[in-house]
Amino acid sequence: MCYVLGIDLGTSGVKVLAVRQDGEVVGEATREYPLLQPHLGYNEQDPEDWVQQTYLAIEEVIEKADIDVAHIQGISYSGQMHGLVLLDDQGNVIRNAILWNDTRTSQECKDIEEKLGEELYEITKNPALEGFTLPKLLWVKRHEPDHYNRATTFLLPKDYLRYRMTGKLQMEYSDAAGTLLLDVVNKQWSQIICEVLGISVDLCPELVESHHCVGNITEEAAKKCGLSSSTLVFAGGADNACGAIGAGVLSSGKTLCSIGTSGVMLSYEEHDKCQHNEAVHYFNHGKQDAFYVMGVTLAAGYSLSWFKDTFAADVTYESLLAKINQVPIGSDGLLFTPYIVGERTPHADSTIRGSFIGMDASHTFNHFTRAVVEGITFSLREALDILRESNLEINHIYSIGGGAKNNTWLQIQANIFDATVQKLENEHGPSLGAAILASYGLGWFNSLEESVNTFVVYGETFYPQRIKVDQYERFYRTFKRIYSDTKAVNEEIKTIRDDC
Ligand SMILES: Nc1ncnc2c1ncn2[C@@H]1O[C@H](COP(=O)(O)OP(=O)(O)O)[C@@H](O)[C@H]1O
Ligand SMILES: O=C(CO)[C@@H](O)[C@H](O)COP(=O)(O)O
Repeated sequence: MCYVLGIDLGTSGVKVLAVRQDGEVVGEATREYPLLQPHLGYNEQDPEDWVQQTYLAIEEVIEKADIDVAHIQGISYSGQMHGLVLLDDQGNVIRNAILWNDTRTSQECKDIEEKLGEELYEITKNPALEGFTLPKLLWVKRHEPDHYNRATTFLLPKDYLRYRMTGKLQMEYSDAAGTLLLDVVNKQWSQIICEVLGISVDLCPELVESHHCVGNITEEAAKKCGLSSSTLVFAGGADNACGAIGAGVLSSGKTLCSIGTSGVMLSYEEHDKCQHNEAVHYFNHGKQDAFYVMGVTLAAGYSLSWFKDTFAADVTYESLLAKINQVPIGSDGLLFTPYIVGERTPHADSTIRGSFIGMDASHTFNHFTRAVVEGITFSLREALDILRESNLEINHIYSIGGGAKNNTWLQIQANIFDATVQKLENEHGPSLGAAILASYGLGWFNSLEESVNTFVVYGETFYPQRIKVDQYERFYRTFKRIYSDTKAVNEEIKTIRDDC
């Protein structure tokens, strides 16, 4: 039997999945790496950590699954989007990667909007947001000119990992779409954006399709991770594109909810008409010439991991969430907004911060835990509402990511989204999408859809419960007011914090 590996370079860690040609998952391994937060609003990672932890995870999978490496025919990648990796002319990393959840670039976003006006949206189909790559590039140009002047190429996180394993400098469309430098519909780097903002187009790497074979693993990388240099390498996709592939979201109307570090509500789009609300993103899919619309909650799983690490570091997620069923819907009036690192959808705002509102002397630790879970889900419902407003009838949602591991939370999703929520038999997230891309690229299947039919097994479905849906609807209406009601207060707090 032959195998493929799917590698997901997430924010909290890397996951490597080994899948047999008949779709059986034969092994998986995860390795974590730190998030570096040197200043308020800064989020960075050391690309060397990604590479070393991936090598260790690959070794572990090979050992655990007891696979003959000669039978691993292909590998592919999925990765956290938007992160800026700058390389010099020797291919060395110039500075730590600046990640998708870093919000230092508000000024650069204003500059981009001012200089490009409506043209920005016409070309990229997206507004300038702090998380995207172009503002990061401009921030380095302004604040670290020595670093900028040494740069000859920029890459995104998983493209850097692939470069280290193949020696090839490339980027694929689904991730390039999140740079704000891509002409999304025409699938080419935008000369106009580069010219207007004074960026050399030579910094932008060659573009390829997600299922494109970029070559083999180098002898050096093969030695380090234990793979064979005859294994073929396929480009891969952005984590959300791969999450969608791994859940079979490959046709119109299919919708995905992913709760990883960030949270995403995403719907497939066949065409390139792009008539959506500007509050959601519009990106190229990992399926050739397809697209998706997506809203993002910046701190979804991250709100829960922050809460756990801060107040209950020694319990597991399972035991933390086991008790939320003891608390009624709406956490007895305790509401949480997950804006702990700012927000993207529907409020693109790097200054807003989270809140617990409605605290009462009767509330216990379990009320706070449930409020966090409900607040994250309410925030994703706001993105869902925008997708529904653009005439998408959404009544079935595939749920993936760390947040889909818990059945109580999946039922809460069904009630807050007022839709059936489908989990996958085994929650592998975007790494399964990456494995599917490799299997299709290798020619094992004639289409991504054929590969999905063999690789993806759906699990339990959670149905909306009418009375609870109605109760949640009332809390949700109040939740939606908290952003505007706390905006000015948070601006004041930021000013005071900056002055202190
Ligand atoms: N057993 C669990 N039940 C519910 N949520 C979980 C569980 N395990 C992890 N999570 C949540 O999932 C998040 C991590 O999801 P993951 O998809 O692995 O993230 P990423 O791809 O961003 O690294 C954590 O921040 C946590 O909030
Ligand atoms: O910024 C976005 C999408 O625009 C995030 O979704 C990142 O792609 C990070 O993903 P996770 O680590 O949360 O999976």
